[in-house]
Amino acid sequence: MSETPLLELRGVDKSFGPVQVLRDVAFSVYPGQVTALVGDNGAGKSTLVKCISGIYGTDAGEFFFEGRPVTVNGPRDAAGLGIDVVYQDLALCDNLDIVQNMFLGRERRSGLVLDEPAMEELAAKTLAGLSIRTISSLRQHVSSLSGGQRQTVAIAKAVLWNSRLVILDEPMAALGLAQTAQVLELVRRLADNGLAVVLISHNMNDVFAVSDRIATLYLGQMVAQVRTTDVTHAQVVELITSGRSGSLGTAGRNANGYRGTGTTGAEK
Ligand SMILES: Nc1ncnc2c1ncn2[C@@H]1O[C@H](COP(=O)(O)OP(=O)(O)OP(=O)(O)O)[C@@H](O)[C@H]1O
Repeated sequence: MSETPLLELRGVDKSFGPVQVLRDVAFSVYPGQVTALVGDNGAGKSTLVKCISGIYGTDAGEFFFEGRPVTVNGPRDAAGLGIDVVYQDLALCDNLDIVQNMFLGRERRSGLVLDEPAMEELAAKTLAGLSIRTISSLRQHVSSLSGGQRQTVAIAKAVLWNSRLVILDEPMAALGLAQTAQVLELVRRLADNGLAVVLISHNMNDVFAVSDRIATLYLGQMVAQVRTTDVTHAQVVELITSGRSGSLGTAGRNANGYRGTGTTGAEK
């Protein structure tokens, strides 16, 4: 496992008018690892993701990409770094097929016409590279896909465009058991292929099934960043609901920068 974060945030503050939503937040994500971002409703997860993806500017804080300071002043900067967010509502076009969706806005051309064979081949390669076997025809309209298949297409699209950090906002919400298992497997494979993955989820079973690290936001503060193997369900639930866990070892707590000092948690 890599020890240098792909992306590291330090001291991030974000307010909306008088309401401070993020306070001195430190957050690190690593290539080849799934980092679960957890927290109660309103803890600040979506706001943090929007700061990372350049949708919101931050009031304070530093960003480092592969250890180098970077500025993210808008979605274009984030995309340039290879940061991609797959939102719950997916932004897929129902009336287009899978290939058209995967290449939307970035179509390949051969002269004046679209290079359909090349796009189809690349889309097929991407799906095969992720061992995706749940999609039978790449020319299927997205409207005919199940929820899990739609997630799969949205995630494969991020991979096709060489994303290095993929942030998944509740990808398993509204999925049945079998589809959840498939999407979880895909999330794991993304990391195994070397990508840094951030997974927002309220489901502790999913978090523990797939993540390498867990980062917990509580009322806008990053209260812990720990290795998944170092904590129990109960401890994470306690962190989510009260911002602390009495039973979490002092080493973990100190290392996890309760004050958001930029230390990145129990990273040994
Ligand atoms: N544009 C905005 N203007 C004002 N307040 C906002 C805005 N966006 C979010 N907030 C507030 O910031 C806090 C954090 O919201 P955020 O959506 O980031 O939480 P979350 O952890 O993603 O929650 P959930 O799990 O419910 O999606 C909430 O109190 C919310 O009301």
